[in-house]
Amino acid sequence: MNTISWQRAVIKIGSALIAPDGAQCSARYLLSIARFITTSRAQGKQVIVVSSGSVAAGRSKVPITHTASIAEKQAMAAIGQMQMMANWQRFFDFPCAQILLTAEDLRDRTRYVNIQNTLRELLKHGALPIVNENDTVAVNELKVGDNDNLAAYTALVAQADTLIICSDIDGLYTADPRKDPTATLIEQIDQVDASVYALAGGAGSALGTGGMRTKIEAAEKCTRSGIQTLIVNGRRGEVFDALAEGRVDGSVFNPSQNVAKARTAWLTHTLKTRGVIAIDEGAAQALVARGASLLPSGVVAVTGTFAAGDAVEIRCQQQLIAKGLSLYSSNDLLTIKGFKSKDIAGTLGYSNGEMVIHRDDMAILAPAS
Ligand SMILES: Nc1ncnc2c1ncn2[C@@H]1O[C@H](COP(=O)(O)OP(=O)(O)O)[C@@H](O)[C@H]1O
Ligand SMILES: N[C@@H](CCC(=O)OP(=O)(O)O)C(=O)O
Repeated sequence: MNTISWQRAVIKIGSALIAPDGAQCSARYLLSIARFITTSRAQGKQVIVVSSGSVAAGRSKVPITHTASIAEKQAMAAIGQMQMMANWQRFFDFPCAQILLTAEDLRDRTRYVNIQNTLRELLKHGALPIVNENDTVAVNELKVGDNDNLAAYTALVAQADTLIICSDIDGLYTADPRKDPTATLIEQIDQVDASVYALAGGAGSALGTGGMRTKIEAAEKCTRSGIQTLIVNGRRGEVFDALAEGRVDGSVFNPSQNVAKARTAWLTHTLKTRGVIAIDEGAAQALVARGASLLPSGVVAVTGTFAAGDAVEIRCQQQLIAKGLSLYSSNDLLTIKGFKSKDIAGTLGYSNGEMVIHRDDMAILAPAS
């Protein structure tokens, strides 16, 4: 069995575990998962859930005999989402927090920043974020489309180090075991390439969306960014007892590099910067020597036009100090530069946080002196 360690995980739970009979929410499989979540939090780890099941849970409340139309599915989702959230909440004495997203929300920089800030705040306050696609507003073109990929995007926004996909099967097999009884479990995957995709078949039940293919897509997105990805069988309670001790009874997709390195490489090499934030010597010192976030009090000038969430250079007397993602637009930064953090909300009428650039969203490029 493979072993892992982790600090912040996104746990994705498929419809077949939430509403196993395709009728309503059930505690049958969630008890072990909920216990694992509670144990992990007690160990000081952070957990975000991506939960499917709104359509499956609402299905019986929109009784039809024909194939459901989009509007009928959306009605099922609207009813089922409430039941699914209530079902989760009864396992915990800390608050569950509902986050409904569409692909559009993840593409839009400002909304992306807001999602990230909300997740940070929820984790800070000990709540359990529970994410699902906003099925009632999203038509196909605006959808991520399946919760495996949604969970991968959530892991990226949340800067998780681990994605755990809980399915109705033990992991990735050499072929769909429902069709090929000779298929064997693959415990470790070091690289997601065409040969791995070739193993994947479609969904195993009428409840699932995407089957193994979307799980491999999720693993590819995550491992590229340093996030290890697991596929485990959410129907087997002992899987979670093992996981609580760091042992994986399932498949592990190993990351190509660690999270911090992948993020630094992405910030440094991939992102196109839209402007420059000039900072004073004190702020430069705080960033480079103390690993601090950039506060508005250290900002002396702003050039270029950028939106909240865009990448910018951070310079001190022309020297390039760092690259990072600004939490404020260039316009708003021009207003709050030099201000104390506590005055941001009063001045702008809103706040994206007390810092201009969060430490986690910054790659330092100047050598420490
Ligand atoms: N190579 C494979 N290894 C394991 N399962 C596979 C493979 N190819 C296809 N599958 C199917 O994928 C199913 C899991 O995906 P899905 O039905 O979408 O469930 P979920 O609701 O967990 O997302 C399995 O039950 C299995 O039938
Ligand atoms: N957003 C949908 C789930 C879509 C989905 O990907 O389902 P699944 O394959 O069971 O994880 C719902 O809540 O019904």
